[in-house]
Order: sequence, then C-alpha cells, then structure tokens
Amino acid sequence: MPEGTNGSVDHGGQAEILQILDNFVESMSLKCVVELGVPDALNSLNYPMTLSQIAARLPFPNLDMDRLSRVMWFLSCRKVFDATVDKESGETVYGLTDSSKWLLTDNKSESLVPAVLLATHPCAMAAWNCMSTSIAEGGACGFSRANGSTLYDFQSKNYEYKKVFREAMACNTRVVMKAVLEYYKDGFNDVGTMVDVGGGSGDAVAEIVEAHPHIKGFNFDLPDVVASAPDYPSVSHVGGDMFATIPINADAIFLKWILHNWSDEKCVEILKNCRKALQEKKGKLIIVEAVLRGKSESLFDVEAQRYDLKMLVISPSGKERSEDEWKKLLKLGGFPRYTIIKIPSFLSIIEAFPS
Ligand SMILES: C[S@@+](CC[C@H](N)C(=O)[O-])C[C@H]1O[C@@H](n2cnc3c(N)ncnc32)[C@H](O)[C@@H]1O
Repeated sequence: MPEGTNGSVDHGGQAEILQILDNFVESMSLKCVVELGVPDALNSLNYPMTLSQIAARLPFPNLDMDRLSRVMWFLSCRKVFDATVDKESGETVYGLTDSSKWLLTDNKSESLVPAVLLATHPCAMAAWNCMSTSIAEGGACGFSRANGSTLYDFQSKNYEYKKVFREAMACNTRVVMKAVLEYYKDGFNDVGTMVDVGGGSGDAVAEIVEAHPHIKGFNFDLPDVVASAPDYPSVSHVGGDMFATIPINADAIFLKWILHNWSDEKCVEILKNCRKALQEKKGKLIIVEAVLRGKSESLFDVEAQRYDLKMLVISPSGKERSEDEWKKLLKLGGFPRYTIIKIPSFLSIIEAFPS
C-alpha cells in the first residue's frame, strides 16, 4: 500500500480502480434484465410500473422479487431505468429512460440487445480470461485459446454462437447506418456506382440505395457469403476475393468494419485493390471505422478504445487505429487525402481520395 507522509495509507486512486474493476457488474446486470425481458415489459404500458406489474408481464412463475428489485435499484442508480416513489401508494415505480430504450427487442432498428448478448456471451468472457496469456506467449488470440478455434471456425461448429454473432453484426449495421445516412447525406449525391466491399449480406448498401435511388449498388463479398445473401432491389451481389481483385469499376467504395480485422500489410493490399477499382478523378473511398482518440471527448471515444482490446482478444491481427495510423495506412494504399467525419456512433466516416 502506498503510504502518506505521516505513515498513513494513501487512499487516493482506490475508488478509481474499483470503478474500473467492477464495471462487469453493470454489463452482467444489463444482460440479466435483457434475458428476463424487463425493458420490453416496461414498454408494454404507457406509464411507470411497480415491481409486481413488471413481474406479471414476465414469463417466470417463480420469479425472485427481492433479487429483481435489487437489480432494478442498481440499474436505476445508473440511469438505465427511471425509479420514482409513487406519492399515493409509496411504492417505487419504474420506467424506461433514453438508455433503456436501446434494450427493447421490438424496436429492431434501435436495439443494442444483440450487442449485449454477444459481449456477455460465455465464449466471449472465456476469451478475456486468456488475454494475458495471448500477450505473454504471442500466437493465438484469447478467443482461439479459450474456445479451441478461431472466431470464424468456431462459428461453423457452434450454431448458437454464430446466430448471436450474426445478430450483433446486423444490429451494429442497422444502428450505424442510421447515423451514416443522416450525417453523410450529401456525400452520396455525386455517386453513380458504389461497391460495398466485404458487405456481408448486403444490408448496408441496400439501405444506401434505398435512400439514394440514383445509385447502382454492388455488394462484394466471398462467394459463399453472397450465395446466401437476400435479394435487394438495385443491389447486385458479386462474389470474389478482395485480396485478389475487386472486379467492379465504381465512383465510390464503401468499406464498413473491414480494415479493423486486418494487419497493416493486409489493409494496404485491400486499399490498393480499392484504388484500382475506383474512377481516377472523382472516385472516393467511404470507410466506416473507429478512430482512436487518446483524449476521450465522448463516451463513444471510450467505446472505440474498448473496441481495440475487443479486437485484440477475438482476432489474431485485428485492431482499431488512431488518425495518425489511418493517415499512414491510407497513404500507403494510394489515398493521400482524407477527411474524418464524426457521427453519433463509436465509428466515424473516413472519406479518402486517390489524389
Ligand atoms: C466484420 S464483417 C463486416 C461486414 C459488413 N461490412 C458490416 O459492417 O457488417 C467482414 C466481412 O468481410 C468479408 N470478407 C472476409 N474476407 C474477404 C475477402 N477475402 N474478400 C471479400 N470479403 C471478405 C466477410 O465475409 C465479412 O462479410
């Protein structure tokens, strides 16, 4: 224990470490109320509800009311729920807040429930327990060490985890695309043809084309991924390998959450192939990724910092990057000019130009 000048224990910093240490209590409590269906129950009536009213809407005949009340109290202290004492009955009544509106399951376009279930999944938790070993020994990442195979191989064997993972990715796309479409509206005006490289099922490009019908959209991903992608009007699916070539000439390439999966060397390969596929003069790259900032201006900056370690734990070479790192990478990949556009998300838009 550090000692003060008069030999007494210096208590400074203790609360800060405890605050960081026990953040998992918040995560697991969120998971708990999501699994129980509390936010949806609170959303089923237009007025604040007592604990008994909440319980009556949950499918658990043996529900432990005392335990539930303690979780509700804790999360109300964190402003996840609103708790007030009803003047007439003296009972506490609970309601949703701006935060818990993101925990509803019937509001898919603005739900973080799949993200809660992925972040707190036992396989994810096990991976964090192998973080220090992966650093001490190098080689396999925490996820592979904990679960016996890489993230994607594991998903091919574990359907339940694959579903949770896919839903979390889709939820991220829905939430982030809302911000992209709102804050980058004019960015799509001069785009005639756009390719979403690594677009997965094509949801993102489909949303862009729906909002900007003058765009001809292509969804480019691995052949087996596009083979099972749904049909969208004005979106053509093209299968291939982004490390070989991107076989479509376009005014714009959309790259959402691709580069953070790869090492700098691999990213440069992808960027060079994007460069080749773009119109020389008016072509542009629209990257949607985190930009690490050492000084946290908002909670989204903190989330981006956390994501770098999430990538460290789940993938062998994935990482988030600072503006300086993006600048170097883009230059090496043939994009010397760029602009960063902040959006209400832990991801930003990086608009990059070949000349
Ligand atoms: C993390 S996901 C991102 C998907 C989507 N852009 C999004 O934001 O939800 C990465 C995507 O890259 C695709 N991918 C991986 N390797 C690829 C390759 N060599 N060529 C094309 N796509 C690839 C994967 O199939 C997957 O759909």
